[in-house]
Amino acid sequence: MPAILEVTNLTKTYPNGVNAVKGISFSVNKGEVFGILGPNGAGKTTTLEMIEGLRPITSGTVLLDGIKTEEQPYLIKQRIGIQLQSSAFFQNLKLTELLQMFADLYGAKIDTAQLLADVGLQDKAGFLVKNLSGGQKQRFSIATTLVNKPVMIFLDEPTTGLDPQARRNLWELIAQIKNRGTTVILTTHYMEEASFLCNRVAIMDDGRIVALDTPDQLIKQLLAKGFVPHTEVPPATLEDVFIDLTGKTLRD
Ligand SMILES: Nc1ncnc2c1ncn2[C@@H]1O[C@H](COP(=O)(O)OP(=O)(O)OP(=O)(O)O)[C@@H](O)[C@H]1O
Repeated sequence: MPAILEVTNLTKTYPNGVNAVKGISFSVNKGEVFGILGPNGAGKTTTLEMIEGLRPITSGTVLLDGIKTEEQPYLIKQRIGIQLQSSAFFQNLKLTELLQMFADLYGAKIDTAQLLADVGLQDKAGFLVKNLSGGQKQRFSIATTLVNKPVMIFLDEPTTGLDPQARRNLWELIAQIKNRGTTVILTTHYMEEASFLCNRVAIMDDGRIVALDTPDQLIKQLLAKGFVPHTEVPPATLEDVFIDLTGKTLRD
């Protein structure tokens, strides 16, 4: 698959001297879900924001869909979708009004009803964002990333704070977006989420990429090093118990 994003020797030094990103290189293939994993402070958000053209690059290059982010930040923003936190939305506009506002910003024509249906919010068109549940807010913010029919969307910790039902529901939504041909780059602290969704993951630590491969290959490499699990892996997890007892139905 051809690369849609090529990041080369990317670095970021903040004005306070923090070297948040220390010369990373990777590429993302068209149509894949690519995950960036890493502990708090590893540099994931800084990396995403430089790729998105929201944060100045200290050095290195980002080539997205053939465009250099630094040279044409406005053109880049027309081609990508960036998930905002729901607190960033005007609280007194209805979902349809907010989607229309985003579409107007891009000069895009949208079918708001279809877009809301795509993220399972067809019944909430007249709602205000503040009256949505956590899972609904996340689904709505993903809908806003799609108004300009982007080639690639960026999701920064899309399921943080959601209950297991809402998290799994969001996984299905992200998988559907991928199946429609949109490339997805996401960050997450949930390894199960990365295993389920990501074709490949980059693991960042202290501003560097320490591993990059498919989840299966990374696990194989660990086992080849003689890894011995600390405890026996149970055939079911507490999350499986939770889902078994409370069902898969969304509560929001
Ligand atoms: N605006 C800023 N000014 C100075 N330092 C910053 C700024 N933003 C982030 N940093 C620092 O850069 C480093 C990387 O932060 P970043 O938010 O990119 O990490 P992250 O991997 O996304 O972390 P998390 O998982 O907690 O979201 C951290 O040491 C952070 O304190």
